[in-house]
Amino acid sequence: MDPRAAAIFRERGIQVDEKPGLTPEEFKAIIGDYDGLAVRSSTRVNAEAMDAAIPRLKVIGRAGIGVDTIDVPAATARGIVVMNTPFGNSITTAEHAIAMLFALAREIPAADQSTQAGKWEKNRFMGVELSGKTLGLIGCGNIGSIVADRAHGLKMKVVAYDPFLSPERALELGVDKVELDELLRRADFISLHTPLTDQTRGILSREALAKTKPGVRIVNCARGGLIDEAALKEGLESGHIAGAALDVFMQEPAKENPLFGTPNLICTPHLGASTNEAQVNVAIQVAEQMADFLLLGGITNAVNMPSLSAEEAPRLKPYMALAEKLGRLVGQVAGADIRSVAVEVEGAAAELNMKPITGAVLAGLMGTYSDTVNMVNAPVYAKERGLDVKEVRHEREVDYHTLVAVTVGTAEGDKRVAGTLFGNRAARLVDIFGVAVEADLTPRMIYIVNTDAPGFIGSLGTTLGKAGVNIATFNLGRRKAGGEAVALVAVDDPITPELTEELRKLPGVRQVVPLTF
Ligand SMILES: NC(=O)C1=CN([C@@H]2O[C@H](COP(=O)(O)OP(=O)(O)OC[C@H]3O[C@@H](n4cnc5c(N)ncnc54)[C@H](O)[C@@H]3O)[C@@H](O)[C@H]2O)C=CC1
Ligand SMILES: O=C(O)CCC(=O)C(=O)O
Repeated sequence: MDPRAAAIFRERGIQVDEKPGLTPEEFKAIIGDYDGLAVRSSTRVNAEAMDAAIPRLKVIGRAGIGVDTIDVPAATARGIVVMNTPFGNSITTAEHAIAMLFALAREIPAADQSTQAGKWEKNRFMGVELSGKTLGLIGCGNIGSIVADRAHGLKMKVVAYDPFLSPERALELGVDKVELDELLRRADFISLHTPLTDQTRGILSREALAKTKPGVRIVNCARGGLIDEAALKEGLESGHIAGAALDVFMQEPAKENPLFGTPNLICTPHLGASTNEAQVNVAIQVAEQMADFLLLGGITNAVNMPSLSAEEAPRLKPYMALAEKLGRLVGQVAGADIRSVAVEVEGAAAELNMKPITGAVLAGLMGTYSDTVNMVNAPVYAKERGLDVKEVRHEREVDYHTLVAVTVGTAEGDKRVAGTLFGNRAARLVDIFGVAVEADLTPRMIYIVNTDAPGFIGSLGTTLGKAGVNIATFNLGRRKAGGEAVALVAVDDPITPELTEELRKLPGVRQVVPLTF
Protein backbone atom coordinates (compact mmCIF):
# COMPACT_ATOMS: atom_id res chain seq x y z
CA MET A 1 0.00 0.00 0.00
CA ASP A 2 1.26 3.47 -0.80
CA PRO A 3 3.10 4.90 2.26
CA ARG A 4 0.70 7.85 2.29
CA ALA A 5 -1.87 5.62 4.01
CA ALA A 6 0.39 5.09 7.01
CA ALA A 7 1.36 8.78 7.00
CA ILE A 8 -2.29 9.85 7.18
CA PHE A 9 -3.05 7.47 10.03
CA ARG A 10 -0.05 8.80 11.95
CA GLU A 11 -0.93 12.45 11.24
CA ARG A 12 -4.37 11.78 12.69
CA GLY A 13 -2.93 10.22 15.83
CA ILE A 14 -3.51 6.57 14.98
CA GLN A 15 -0.64 4.18 15.61
CA VAL A 16 0.17 2.10 12.50
CA ASP A 17 2.11 -1.10 11.99
CA GLU A 18 2.89 -2.19 8.43
CA LYS A 19 3.10 -5.98 8.18
CA PRO A 20 3.38 -7.21 4.62
CA GLY A 21 3.76 -10.93 3.94
CA LEU A 22 2.50 -12.40 7.22
CA THR A 23 1.56 -16.07 7.25
CA PRO A 24 -2.05 -16.78 8.37
CA GLU A 25 -0.70 -18.00 11.72
CA GLU A 26 1.38 -14.86 12.25
CA PHE A 27 -1.59 -12.75 11.25
CA LYS A 28 -3.93 -14.48 13.70
CA ALA A 29 -1.39 -14.15 16.50
CA ILE A 30 -1.27 -10.36 16.29
CA ILE A 31 -4.54 -9.11 14.77
CA GLY A 32 -6.38 -9.10 18.11
CA ASP A 33 -4.37 -6.01 19.12
CA TYR A 34 -5.71 -3.77 16.33
CA ASP A 35 -8.80 -1.59 15.89
CA GLY A 36 -8.49 -1.45 12.11
CA LEU A 37 -7.06 -3.51 9.28
CA ALA A 38 -6.22 -1.99 5.88
CA VAL A 39 -5.61 -4.40 3.00
CA ARG A 40 -5.15 -4.64 -0.77
CA SER A 41 -6.45 -7.51 -2.87
CA SER A 42 -3.84 -10.11 -2.06
CA THR A 43 -4.86 -10.33 1.61
CA ARG A 44 -7.82 -12.65 2.09
CA VAL A 45 -9.72 -11.94 5.29
CA ASN A 46 -11.89 -14.91 6.20
CA ALA A 47 -14.10 -15.70 9.20
CA GLU A 48 -11.28 -17.47 11.01
CA ALA A 49 -9.05 -14.41 10.69
CA MET A 50 -11.87 -12.25 12.02
CA ASP A 51 -12.43 -14.54 14.99
CA ALA A 52 -8.84 -13.88 15.97
CA ALA A 53 -9.46 -10.13 15.57
CA ILE A 54 -12.57 -9.65 17.69
CA PRO A 55 -13.62 -8.09 19.99
CA ARG A 56 -11.16 -5.30 19.20
CA LEU A 57 -11.24 -5.05 15.41
CA LYS A 58 -13.87 -2.53 14.32
CA VAL A 59 -13.11 -1.84 10.68
CA ILE A 60 -11.53 -3.47 7.65
CA GLY A 61 -10.55 -1.02 4.93
CA ARG A 62 -10.00 -2.29 1.40
CA ALA A 63 -7.67 0.00 -0.56
CA GLY A 64 -9.43 -0.84 -3.81
CA ILE A 65 -12.84 -1.82 -5.14
CA GLY A 66 -13.54 -5.57 -5.04
CA VAL A 67 -14.38 -6.89 -1.57
CA ASP A 68 -14.57 -10.52 -2.74
CA THR A 69 -11.37 -11.16 -0.78
CA ILE A 70 -13.16 -10.25 2.44
CA ASP A 71 -15.91 -12.43 3.93
CA VAL A 72 -18.36 -9.53 4.29
CA PRO A 73 -21.25 -11.54 5.84
CA ALA A 74 -18.79 -12.89 8.43
CA ALA A 75 -17.61 -9.34 9.17
CA THR A 76 -21.20 -8.13 9.49
CA ALA A 77 -22.09 -11.00 11.82
CA ARG A 78 -19.11 -10.04 14.00
CA GLY A 79 -20.01 -6.34 13.97
CA ILE A 80 -17.02 -5.28 11.86
CA VAL A 81 -17.49 -2.49 9.30
CA VAL A 82 -16.04 -3.20 5.83
CA MET A 83 -15.16 -0.19 3.68
CA ASN A 84 -13.78 0.04 0.16
CA THR A 85 -12.61 2.90 -2.07
CA PRO A 86 -14.98 2.62 -5.00
CA PHE A 87 -13.57 5.31 -7.30
CA GLY A 88 -9.85 5.70 -6.59
CA ASN A 89 -8.61 3.14 -9.12
CA SER A 90 -11.43 3.07 -11.69
CA ILE A 91 -9.76 5.23 -14.36
CA THR A 92 -6.56 3.24 -14.00
CA THR A 93 -8.39 -0.07 -14.34
CA ALA A 94 -10.41 1.16 -17.31
CA GLU A 95 -7.15 2.25 -18.96
CA HIS A 96 -5.70 -1.22 -18.38
CA ALA A 97 -8.73 -2.73 -20.13
CA ILE A 98 -8.23 -0.37 -23.08
CA ALA A 99 -4.51 -1.25 -23.14
CA MET A 100 -5.52 -4.93 -23.27
CA LEU A 101 -7.87 -4.21 -26.21
CA PHE A 102 -4.99 -2.67 -28.16
CA ALA A 103 -2.58 -5.40 -27.11
CA LEU A 104 -5.04 -8.02 -28.41
CA ALA A 105 -5.89 -6.17 -31.61
CA ARG A 106 -2.22 -5.74 -32.57
CA GLU A 107 -0.68 -8.74 -30.73
CA ILE A 108 1.79 -6.39 -29.12
CA PRO A 109 3.28 -8.76 -26.49
CA ALA A 110 3.99 -11.53 -29.04
CA ALA A 111 5.29 -9.04 -31.60
CA ASP A 112 7.57 -7.55 -28.98
CA GLN A 113 8.93 -10.96 -27.98
CA SER A 114 9.51 -11.97 -31.60
CA THR A 115 11.20 -8.69 -32.50
CA GLN A 116 13.50 -8.79 -29.50
CA ALA A 117 14.36 -12.37 -30.43
CA GLY A 118 15.69 -10.99 -33.72
CA LYS A 119 12.96 -12.59 -35.91
CA TRP A 120 11.48 -9.52 -37.64
CA GLU A 121 8.24 -11.41 -38.44
CA LYS A 122 6.46 -8.56 -40.27
CA ASN A 123 4.06 -10.92 -42.04
CA ARG A 124 3.11 -12.90 -38.92
CA PHE A 125 1.43 -10.08 -37.08
CA MET A 126 -1.60 -8.88 -38.99
CA GLY A 127 -3.85 -6.99 -36.61
CA VAL A 128 -7.41 -5.64 -36.64
CA GLU A 129 -8.62 -2.08 -36.15
CA LEU A 130 -10.68 -1.14 -33.12
CA SER A 131 -12.39 1.63 -35.03
CA GLY A 132 -15.87 0.65 -36.17
CA LYS A 133 -15.89 -2.57 -34.12
CA THR A 134 -18.49 -3.42 -31.46
CA LEU A 135 -17.35 -3.59 -27.86
CA GLY A 136 -19.59 -5.59 -25.52
CA LEU A 137 -19.36 -4.55 -21.88
CA ILE A 138 -20.54 -7.04 -19.30
CA GLY A 139 -21.09 -4.74 -16.32
CA CYS A 140 -21.37 -1.02 -16.91
CA GLY A 141 -20.79 0.61 -13.53
CA ASN A 142 -17.93 2.95 -12.70
CA ILE A 143 -15.20 1.17 -14.65
CA GLY A 144 -17.44 -0.08 -17.46
CA SER A 145 -18.69 3.51 -18.04
CA ILE A 146 -15.14 4.85 -18.30
CA VAL A 147 -14.23 2.07 -20.74
CA ALA A 148 -17.34 2.98 -22.79
CA ASP A 149 -16.27 6.62 -22.87
CA ARG A 150 -12.73 5.77 -23.99
CA ALA A 151 -14.05 3.26 -26.56
CA HIS A 152 -16.26 5.96 -28.07
CA GLY A 153 -13.11 8.04 -28.49
CA LEU A 154 -11.69 5.11 -30.48
CA LYS A 155 -14.85 5.16 -32.65
CA MET A 156 -16.09 1.81 -31.36
CA LYS A 157 -19.76 0.99 -30.98
CA VAL A 158 -20.57 0.00 -27.40
CA VAL A 159 -23.25 -2.43 -26.23
CA ALA A 160 -23.68 -3.25 -22.55
CA TYR A 161 -25.29 -6.02 -20.55
CA ASP A 162 -25.99 -4.84 -17.02
CA PRO A 163 -29.40 -5.55 -15.43
CA PHE A 164 -28.92 -2.58 -13.11
CA LEU A 165 -28.09 -0.08 -15.86
CA SER A 166 -31.08 2.24 -16.30
CA PRO A 167 -32.20 3.12 -19.84
CA GLU A 168 -31.56 6.82 -19.00
CA ARG A 169 -27.99 6.12 -17.91
CA ALA A 170 -27.40 3.95 -21.00
CA LEU A 171 -28.60 6.85 -23.16
CA GLU A 172 -26.35 9.28 -21.29
CA LEU A 173 -23.36 6.95 -21.82
CA GLY A 174 -24.25 6.38 -25.46
CA VAL A 175 -24.33 2.60 -25.06
CA ASP A 176 -26.95 0.13 -26.30
CA LYS A 177 -28.38 -1.73 -23.32
CA VAL A 178 -28.83 -5.33 -24.48
CA GLU A 179 -29.43 -8.81 -23.09
CA LEU A 180 -26.41 -11.05 -22.62
CA ASP A 181 -27.21 -13.27 -25.61
CA GLU A 182 -27.41 -10.28 -27.93
CA LEU A 183 -24.10 -8.96 -26.63
CA LEU A 184 -22.45 -12.34 -27.19
CA ARG A 185 -23.83 -12.46 -30.72
CA ARG A 186 -22.82 -8.90 -31.67
CA ALA A 187 -19.56 -8.10 -29.90
CA ASP A 188 -16.18 -8.17 -31.68
CA PHE A 189 -14.54 -7.44 -28.35
CA ILE A 190 -15.95 -8.28 -24.90
CA SER A 191 -14.72 -6.64 -21.72
CA LEU A 192 -15.88 -7.74 -18.27
CA HIS A 193 -16.55 -5.19 -15.53
CA THR A 194 -18.77 -6.80 -12.89
CA PRO A 195 -17.94 -7.77 -9.33
CA LEU A 196 -17.59 -11.48 -8.61
CA THR A 197 -20.88 -12.57 -7.02
CA ASP A 198 -23.01 -15.71 -7.07
CA GLN A 199 -24.87 -14.20 -10.04
CA THR A 200 -21.77 -13.29 -12.06
CA ARG A 201 -19.58 -16.31 -11.31
CA GLY A 202 -19.03 -18.09 -14.63
CA ILE A 203 -21.03 -15.48 -16.58
CA LEU A 204 -18.81 -16.36 -19.56
CA SER A 205 -19.53 -20.06 -19.19
CA ARG A 206 -18.83 -22.72 -21.82
CA GLU A 207 -22.36 -22.17 -23.19
CA ALA A 208 -21.97 -18.40 -23.25
CA LEU A 209 -18.57 -18.61 -24.98
CA ALA A 210 -20.11 -20.90 -27.61
CA LYS A 211 -22.59 -18.12 -28.44
CA THR A 212 -19.89 -15.52 -29.12
CA LYS A 213 -19.06 -14.26 -32.60
CA PRO A 214 -16.27 -16.28 -34.29
CA GLY A 215 -13.05 -14.29 -33.92
CA VAL A 216 -14.17 -12.54 -30.72
CA ARG A 217 -11.48 -11.08 -28.46
CA ILE A 218 -12.08 -11.09 -24.70
CA VAL A 219 -10.64 -8.86 -21.95
CA ASN A 220 -11.02 -9.58 -18.26
CA CYS A 221 -9.76 -6.91 -15.86
CA ALA A 222 -12.49 -7.64 -13.31
CA ARG A 223 -12.32 -11.01 -11.51
CA GLY A 224 -11.03 -14.45 -12.40
CA GLY A 225 -14.12 -16.48 -11.62
CA LEU A 226 -16.18 -14.67 -14.27
CA ILE A 227 -14.88 -16.84 -17.15
CA ASP A 228 -14.75 -20.63 -17.44
CA GLU A 229 -10.97 -20.90 -17.91
CA ALA A 230 -11.03 -24.43 -19.39
CA ALA A 231 -13.65 -23.45 -21.98
CA LEU A 232 -11.68 -20.29 -22.78
CA LYS A 233 -8.57 -22.37 -23.42
CA GLU A 234 -10.51 -24.64 -25.80
CA GLY A 235 -12.00 -21.62 -27.58
CA LEU A 236 -8.53 -20.10 -28.06
CA GLU A 237 -7.08 -23.40 -29.27
CA SER A 238 -9.89 -23.95 -31.77
CA GLY A 239 -9.52 -20.37 -33.03
CA HIS A 240 -13.20 -19.52 -32.32
CA ILE A 241 -11.82 -16.99 -29.83
CA ALA A 242 -9.16 -14.90 -31.57
CA GLY A 243 -7.57 -13.67 -28.39
CA ALA A 244 -8.00 -13.18 -24.66
CA ALA A 245 -6.31 -10.73 -22.32
CA LEU A 246 -6.53 -11.60 -18.65
CA ASP A 247 -5.46 -9.52 -15.70
CA VAL A 248 -7.24 -11.75 -13.20
CA PHE A 249 -7.43 -15.49 -12.63
CA MET A 250 -9.51 -18.05 -10.79
CA GLN A 251 -6.53 -18.81 -8.54
CA GLU A 252 -4.29 -15.92 -7.55
CA PRO A 253 -1.42 -15.46 -7.42
CA ALA A 254 -1.50 -17.35 -10.74
CA LYS A 255 2.00 -18.75 -10.78
CA GLU A 256 0.74 -21.79 -12.65
CA ASN A 257 -2.40 -21.95 -14.76
CA PRO A 258 -3.51 -24.42 -17.48
CA LEU A 259 -4.16 -21.40 -19.70
CA PHE A 260 -0.49 -20.35 -19.77
CA GLY A 261 1.09 -20.97 -23.15
CA THR A 262 -2.28 -21.02 -25.01
CA PRO A 263 -2.03 -19.19 -28.35
CA ASN A 264 -3.23 -15.58 -28.47
CA LEU A 265 -3.38 -15.26 -24.71
CA ILE A 266 -2.04 -12.15 -22.98
CA CYS A 267 -1.65 -12.12 -19.20
CA THR A 268 -0.82 -9.52 -16.58
CA PRO A 269 -0.52 -10.24 -12.84
CA HIS A 270 -3.61 -8.36 -11.54
CA LEU A 271 -2.15 -4.99 -12.53
CA GLY A 272 -5.50 -3.29 -13.23
CA ALA A 273 -5.12 -0.89 -10.30
CA SER A 274 -1.35 -0.63 -10.39
CA THR A 275 -0.53 2.93 -11.29
CA ASN A 276 1.07 5.49 -9.03
CA GLU A 277 -2.00 7.68 -9.30
CA ALA A 278 -4.50 4.94 -8.37
CA GLN A 279 -2.42 3.64 -5.49
CA VAL A 280 -2.01 7.10 -4.01
CA ASN A 281 -5.78 7.70 -4.42
CA VAL A 282 -6.85 4.47 -2.74
CA ALA A 283 -4.25 4.72 0.02
CA ILE A 284 -5.32 8.26 0.94
CA GLN A 285 -9.01 7.36 0.70
CA VAL A 286 -8.83 4.22 2.79
CA ALA A 287 -6.78 5.93 5.51
CA GLU A 288 -9.09 8.98 5.65
CA GLN A 289 -12.21 6.81 5.76
CA MET A 290 -10.87 4.48 8.45
CA ALA A 291 -9.56 7.38 10.55
CA ASP A 292 -12.91 9.19 10.25
CA PHE A 293 -14.64 6.07 11.47
CA LEU A 294 -12.27 5.23 14.30
CA LEU A 295 -11.92 8.80 15.56
CA LEU A 296 -15.27 10.43 14.72
CA GLY A 297 -17.72 7.64 13.93
CA GLY A 298 -18.09 8.81 10.29
CA ILE A 299 -18.93 6.03 7.83
CA THR A 300 -18.07 6.42 4.14
CA ASN A 301 -18.17 3.70 1.49
CA ALA A 302 -19.01 0.94 3.93
CA VAL A 303 -20.36 -2.09 2.10
CA ASN A 304 -22.21 -3.41 5.16
CA MET A 305 -23.57 -0.22 6.77
CA PRO A 306 -25.33 2.97 5.73
CA SER A 307 -23.14 6.07 5.33
CA LEU A 308 -22.69 8.69 8.02
CA SER A 309 -20.46 11.63 7.18
CA ALA A 310 -17.75 12.78 9.59
CA GLU A 311 -19.65 16.13 9.77
CA GLU A 312 -22.97 14.44 10.64
CA ALA A 313 -21.44 12.00 13.13
CA PRO A 314 -20.94 14.41 16.06
CA ARG A 315 -24.53 15.72 15.70
CA LEU A 316 -25.95 12.21 15.51
CA LYS A 317 -23.86 10.76 18.33
CA PRO A 318 -26.16 11.85 21.22
CA TYR A 319 -29.20 10.70 19.23
CA MET A 320 -27.61 7.32 18.66
CA ALA A 321 -26.90 7.02 22.39
CA LEU A 322 -30.55 7.92 23.13
CA ALA A 323 -31.83 5.53 20.45
CA GLU A 324 -29.67 2.68 21.72
CA LYS A 325 -30.94 3.22 25.28
CA LEU A 326 -34.56 3.29 24.12
CA GLY A 327 -33.99 0.09 22.16
CA ARG A 328 -32.34 -1.50 25.17
CA LEU A 329 -35.13 -0.37 27.49
CA VAL A 330 -37.87 -1.73 25.29
CA GLY A 331 -35.91 -4.95 24.69
CA GLN A 332 -35.54 -5.54 28.43
CA VAL A 333 -39.10 -4.65 29.41
CA ALA A 334 -41.25 -5.80 26.49
CA GLY A 335 -40.07 -9.43 26.62
CA ALA A 336 -38.85 -11.73 23.90
CA ASP A 337 -41.94 -11.82 21.72
CA ILE A 338 -41.24 -8.68 19.67
CA ARG A 339 -42.51 -8.87 16.09
CA SER A 340 -42.09 -5.37 14.77
CA VAL A 341 -40.20 -2.16 15.55
CA ALA A 342 -41.20 1.33 14.51
CA VAL A 343 -38.75 4.18 15.02
CA GLU A 344 -40.28 7.67 14.96
CA VAL A 345 -38.45 10.99 14.94
CA GLU A 346 -39.98 14.40 15.60
CA GLY A 347 -38.75 17.99 15.91
CA ALA A 348 -35.00 18.50 15.44
CA ALA A 349 -34.47 14.72 15.14
CA ALA A 350 -36.69 14.69 12.03
CA GLU A 351 -34.05 16.71 10.18
CA LEU A 352 -31.33 14.10 10.69
CA ASN A 353 -30.17 11.05 8.75
CA MET A 354 -32.45 8.40 10.26
CA LYS A 355 -30.55 5.25 9.34
CA PRO A 356 -27.97 5.52 12.15
CA ILE A 357 -30.77 6.25 14.66
CA THR A 358 -32.68 3.15 13.56
CA GLY A 359 -29.43 1.14 13.58
CA ALA A 360 -28.79 2.25 17.16
CA VAL A 361 -32.34 1.32 18.25
CA LEU A 362 -31.87 -2.15 16.75
CA ALA A 363 -28.42 -2.48 18.32
CA GLY A 364 -29.92 -1.67 21.74
CA LEU A 365 -32.90 -3.94 21.22
CA MET A 366 -30.95 -6.89 19.80
CA GLY A 367 -28.21 -6.32 22.39
CA THR A 368 -30.70 -7.60 24.94
CA TYR A 369 -30.39 -11.04 23.35
CA SER A 370 -26.71 -11.12 22.41
CA ASP A 371 -23.48 -9.60 23.67
CA THR A 372 -21.98 -9.34 20.22
CA VAL A 373 -24.58 -7.07 18.64
CA ASN A 374 -23.66 -3.62 17.42
CA MET A 375 -24.81 -1.15 14.76
CA VAL A 376 -23.26 -3.23 12.00
CA ASN A 377 -24.86 -6.59 12.66
CA ALA A 378 -28.09 -5.53 14.42
CA PRO A 379 -30.09 -5.11 11.16
CA VAL A 380 -28.99 -8.62 10.12
CA TYR A 381 -30.03 -10.08 13.47
CA ALA A 382 -33.34 -8.22 13.23
CA LYS A 383 -33.93 -9.65 9.75
CA GLU A 384 -33.01 -13.16 10.88
CA ARG A 385 -35.59 -12.86 13.67
CA GLY A 386 -38.20 -11.76 11.12
CA LEU A 387 -38.64 -8.32 12.72
CA ASP A 388 -40.60 -5.87 10.62
CA VAL A 389 -38.70 -2.55 10.94
CA LYS A 390 -40.36 0.75 10.04
CA GLU A 391 -39.06 4.34 10.10
CA VAL A 392 -41.42 7.31 10.53
CA ARG A 393 -40.41 10.95 10.26
CA HIS A 394 -43.02 13.39 11.69
CA GLU A 395 -43.12 16.97 10.48
CA ARG A 396 -45.72 18.05 13.10
CA GLU A 397 -45.31 20.58 15.95
CA VAL A 398 -44.28 18.74 19.12
CA ASP A 399 -43.98 19.42 22.85
CA TYR A 400 -40.30 18.50 22.94
CA HIS A 401 -37.79 20.26 20.68
CA THR A 402 -36.62 16.83 19.64
CA LEU A 403 -38.01 13.35 20.17
CA VAL A 404 -37.16 9.76 19.30
CA ALA A 405 -39.82 7.13 19.94
CA VAL A 406 -39.64 3.36 19.62
CA THR A 407 -42.76 1.23 19.36
CA VAL A 408 -42.51 -2.53 19.43
CA GLY A 409 -45.33 -4.79 18.33
CA THR A 410 -45.80 -7.76 20.69
CA ALA A 411 -48.40 -10.46 21.20
CA GLU A 412 -49.89 -8.19 23.89
CA GLY A 413 -50.11 -5.20 21.57
CA ASP A 414 -47.90 -2.21 20.78
CA LYS A 415 -45.55 -0.80 23.42
CA ARG A 416 -43.99 2.63 22.98
CA VAL A 417 -41.17 4.46 24.73
CA ALA A 418 -39.94 7.93 23.85
CA GLY A 419 -37.00 10.10 24.81
CA THR A 420 -35.55 13.51 24.19
CA LEU A 421 -32.15 15.16 24.49
CA PHE A 422 -31.65 17.51 27.38
CA GLY A 423 -29.32 20.36 26.38
CA ASN A 424 -28.96 18.58 23.01
CA ARG A 425 -26.72 16.03 24.71
CA ALA A 426 -28.13 14.00 27.55
CA ALA A 427 -30.61 11.21 26.79
CA ARG A 428 -33.82 11.52 28.81
CA LEU A 429 -36.80 9.18 28.82
CA VAL A 430 -40.13 11.05 28.68
CA ASP A 431 -42.70 8.36 28.02
CA ILE A 432 -42.77 4.71 28.93
CA PHE A 433 -45.67 2.65 27.61
CA GLY A 434 -48.01 5.67 27.75
CA VAL A 435 -46.94 6.91 31.18
CA ALA A 436 -45.21 10.27 31.24
CA VAL A 437 -41.92 10.21 33.21
CA GLU A 438 -38.74 12.26 33.25
CA ALA A 439 -35.81 9.92 33.76
CA ASP A 440 -32.17 9.70 32.84
CA LEU A 441 -31.31 6.17 31.73
CA THR A 442 -28.33 5.34 33.95
CA PRO A 443 -26.21 2.14 34.04
CA ARG A 444 -28.29 0.29 36.69
CA MET A 445 -32.01 0.79 37.11
CA ILE A 446 -35.16 -1.02 38.21
CA TYR A 447 -38.45 -0.73 36.34
CA ILE A 448 -41.45 -1.38 38.55
CA VAL A 449 -45.14 -1.38 37.68
CA ASN A 450 -47.46 -1.29 40.66
CA THR A 451 -50.90 -0.17 41.77
CA ASP A 452 -50.73 3.43 42.94
CA ALA A 453 -51.30 3.25 46.73
CA PRO A 454 -50.02 5.07 49.83
CA GLY A 455 -46.98 3.51 51.48
CA PHE A 456 -45.58 1.75 48.41
CA ILE A 457 -42.56 4.00 48.00
CA GLY A 458 -41.70 3.50 51.67
CA SER A 459 -41.78 -0.29 51.46
CA LEU A 460 -39.76 -0.23 48.24
CA GLY A 461 -37.10 2.01 49.81
CA THR A 462 -36.94 -0.17 52.90
CA THR A 463 -36.50 -3.38 50.88
CA LEU A 464 -33.72 -1.88 48.76
CA GLY A 465 -32.06 -0.41 51.85
CA LYS A 466 -32.11 -3.75 53.66
CA ALA A 467 -30.43 -5.35 50.64
CA GLY A 468 -27.68 -2.68 50.76
CA VAL A 469 -28.79 -1.10 47.48
CA ASN A 470 -28.42 2.66 47.38
CA ILE A 471 -31.01 4.66 45.45
CA ALA A 472 -29.46 7.30 43.15
CA THR A 473 -32.65 8.79 41.64
CA PHE A 474 -36.32 7.95 41.80
CA ASN A 475 -38.75 8.71 38.97
CA LEU A 476 -42.47 8.12 39.19
CA GLY A 477 -45.40 8.29 36.84
CA ARG A 478 -48.94 6.99 36.82
CA ARG A 479 -51.87 6.63 34.47
CA LYS A 480 -54.33 7.98 37.07
CA ALA A 481 -54.55 8.32 40.84
CA GLY A 482 -55.02 4.86 42.31
CA GLY A 483 -54.36 3.27 38.87
CA GLU A 484 -51.27 1.73 37.32
CA ALA A 485 -48.07 3.47 38.38
CA VAL A 486 -44.53 3.18 37.08
CA ALA A 487 -41.31 3.65 39.03
CA LEU A 488 -37.88 3.95 37.44
CA VAL A 489 -35.31 3.71 40.15
CA ALA A 490 -31.65 4.37 39.42
CA VAL A 491 -29.43 2.45 41.85
CA ASP A 492 -25.71 2.36 42.60
CA ASP A 493 -25.51 -1.37 43.34
CA PRO A 494 -26.33 -4.54 41.39
CA ILE A 495 -29.83 -6.01 41.67
CA THR A 496 -29.62 -9.73 42.38
CA PRO A 497 -32.31 -12.23 41.22
CA GLU A 498 -33.20 -12.77 44.90
CA LEU A 499 -33.81 -9.07 45.44
CA THR A 500 -35.90 -8.93 42.24
CA GLU A 501 -38.08 -11.75 43.64
CA GLU A 502 -38.45 -9.94 46.95
CA LEU A 503 -39.52 -6.74 45.18
CA ARG A 504 -42.09 -8.71 43.17
CA LYS A 505 -43.71 -9.82 46.44
CA LEU A 506 -44.29 -6.25 47.69
CA PRO A 507 -48.01 -5.36 47.95
CA GLY A 508 -49.48 -4.00 44.72
CA VAL A 509 -46.43 -4.85 42.56
CA ARG A 510 -47.30 -6.13 39.06
CA GLN A 511 -43.90 -6.22 37.32
CA VAL A 512 -40.25 -5.77 38.27
CA VAL A 513 -37.47 -5.68 35.67
CA PRO A 514 -33.84 -4.90 36.57
CA LEU A 515 -32.38 -2.83 33.76
CA THR A 516 -28.82 -2.18 32.61
CA PHE A 517 -27.73 0.49 30.16
N1 LIG B 1 -8.11 -5.75 -12.13
C1 LIG B 1 -8.09 -4.92 -11.13
O1 LIG B 1 -7.05 -4.60 -10.58
C2 LIG B 1 -9.36 -4.33 -10.66
C3 LIG B 1 -10.53 -5.02 -10.75
N2 LIG B 1 -11.70 -4.45 -10.32
C4 LIG B 1 -12.93 -5.23 -10.47
O2 LIG B 1 -13.83 -4.52 -11.29
C5 LIG B 1 -15.12 -4.71 -10.78
C6 LIG B 1 -16.04 -3.59 -11.25
O3 LIG B 1 -15.67 -2.37 -10.63
P1 LIG B 1 -16.61 -1.09 -10.72
O4 LIG B 1 -16.98 -0.81 -12.11
O5 LIG B 1 -15.94 -0.03 -9.95
O6 LIG B 1 -17.88 -1.60 -9.93
P2 LIG B 1 -19.35 -1.02 -10.02
O7 LIG B 1 -20.07 -1.57 -8.85
O8 LIG B 1 -19.34 0.44 -10.23
O9 LIG B 1 -19.92 -1.71 -11.34
C7 LIG B 1 -20.22 -3.05 -11.42
C8 LIG B 1 -21.37 -3.19 -12.38
O10 LIG B 1 -21.65 -4.58 -12.53
C9 LIG B 1 -23.03 -4.70 -12.67
N3 LIG B 1 -23.49 -6.04 -12.40
C10 LIG B 1 -23.72 -6.62 -11.20
N4 LIG B 1 -24.20 -7.86 -11.36
C11 LIG B 1 -24.27 -8.06 -12.70
C12 LIG B 1 -24.69 -9.15 -13.48
N5 LIG B 1 -25.14 -10.29 -12.92
N6 LIG B 1 -24.63 -9.04 -14.83
C13 LIG B 1 -24.17 -7.90 -15.40
N7 LIG B 1 -23.79 -6.81 -14.69
C14 LIG B 1 -23.83 -6.90 -13.36
C15 LIG B 1 -23.58 -3.71 -11.67
O11 LIG B 1 -24.91 -3.36 -11.97
C16 LIG B 1 -22.64 -2.55 -11.85
O12 LIG B 1 -23.14 -1.60 -12.75
C17 LIG B 1 -14.90 -4.74 -9.27
O13 LIG B 1 -15.95 -5.42 -8.61
C18 LIG B 1 -13.61 -5.47 -9.14
O14 LIG B 1 -13.86 -6.83 -8.97
C19 LIG B 1 -11.74 -3.20 -9.79
C20 LIG B 1 -10.59 -2.47 -9.69
C21 LIG B 1 -9.30 -2.99 -10.07
O1 LIG C 1 -5.19 -3.77 -4.96
C1 LIG C 1 -5.05 -4.14 -6.13
O2 LIG C 1 -4.05 -3.99 -6.79
C2 LIG C 1 -6.24 -4.81 -6.80
C3 LIG C 1 -7.32 -3.88 -7.14
C4 LIG C 1 -8.60 -4.57 -7.34
O3 LIG C 1 -8.69 -5.66 -7.82
C5 LIG C 1 -9.80 -3.89 -6.87
O4 LIG C 1 -9.70 -2.72 -6.49
O5 LIG C 1 -10.86 -4.52 -6.88
